[in-house]
Amino acid sequence: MGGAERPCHSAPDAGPDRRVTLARLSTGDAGLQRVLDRAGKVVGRNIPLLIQGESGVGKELLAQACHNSGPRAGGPFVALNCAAIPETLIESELFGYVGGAFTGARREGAVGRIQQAHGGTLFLDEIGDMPLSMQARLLRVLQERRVVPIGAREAVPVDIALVSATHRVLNESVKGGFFREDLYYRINGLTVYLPPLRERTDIRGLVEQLIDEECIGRPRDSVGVSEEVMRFFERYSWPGNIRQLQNVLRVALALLDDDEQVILPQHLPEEIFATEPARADSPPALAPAEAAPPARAAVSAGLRGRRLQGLDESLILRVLAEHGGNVSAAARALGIARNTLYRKLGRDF
Ligand SMILES: Nc1ncnc2c1ncn2[C@@H]1O[C@H](COP(=O)(O)OP(=O)(O)OP(=O)(O)O)[C@@H](O)[C@H]1O
Repeated sequence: MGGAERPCHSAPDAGPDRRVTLARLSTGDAGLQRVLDRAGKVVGRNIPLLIQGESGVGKELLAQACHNSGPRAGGPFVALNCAAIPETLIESELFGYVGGAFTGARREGAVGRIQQAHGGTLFLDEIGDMPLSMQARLLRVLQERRVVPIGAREAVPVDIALVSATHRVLNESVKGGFFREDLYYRINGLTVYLPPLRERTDIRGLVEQLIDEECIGRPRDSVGVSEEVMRFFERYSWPGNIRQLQNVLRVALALLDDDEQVILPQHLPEEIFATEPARADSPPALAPAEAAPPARAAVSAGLRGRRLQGLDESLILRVLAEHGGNVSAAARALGIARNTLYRKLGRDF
């Protein structure tokens, strides 16, 4: 933001500990609330959590919130993005190594992420991208609760809670031979699906929260967004989800003049105005969980018979997750043939 005196939206003072918790993630969307409630019930119970959802919906933040909301909050939260590190490094990153274990290894060795997470939570992001050879070793660690660093003779006991995330339909990866079935069952004690931003009904609360966060440490007064901007936000499809909204708000706040306190359309990037009228045609947001199981609610809201191209990836992923990855059940809920869904999965996922 511009000057140090830039006023910011008044935030509920969370005190010095601004760590994200399940309660703090709640901004009024029924679908999200259902996810938070379900996740909250398994925290601290040694049940592995698998988080599905598009990129930027807040999967890592949810993993952190689970950690901070449970009995391990005082322990470490260690994240590893399985898609971001080269296959050759995953092994040493995860398991660590003893000094001189391989050419180029550090003399003093290195503690792997699994051991670093001892007493806390290990978050494996994009677990669907983990190489098969690593999957076998990870499975052994999860079964035996012990890790053997590369080059070590002794196994080291580890006590970790496991949270994983992926944008892939993992049981399809299992069928395709890319993901081990036994590991799949190990990691998905409970699967939750984080809705994409375009399906959320709480964008106002989220905008407020994001502005508050951007303004931490700055003098606060009242920065908000105009009604017009809010309408654009509500219509836009947000392909980059919350990460994109966060960036848009960050830039808009930076563009405000010192005496401006309202984000206006002129502070937004062009793409926000390119609202496809398609939004009204796109699959409807799922009904609140308490009304009916979301998949069925979606079908009754008019999905049955819709052309497959009209079904977006997020809805398919959600319905699949809600049916435990069972393609037949998901196809029934979506009102399409099982083979059609298989074809769609094969082509797009
Ligand atoms: N409820 C929220 N309130 C404030 N910020 C949020 C919220 N949810 C997500 N964010 C922010 O949005 C960004 C994306 O979140 P996060 O990294 O958790 O998403 P992700 O689904 O794990 O993304 P990817 O799949 O690309 O790894 C982060 O900067 C995060 O801080």
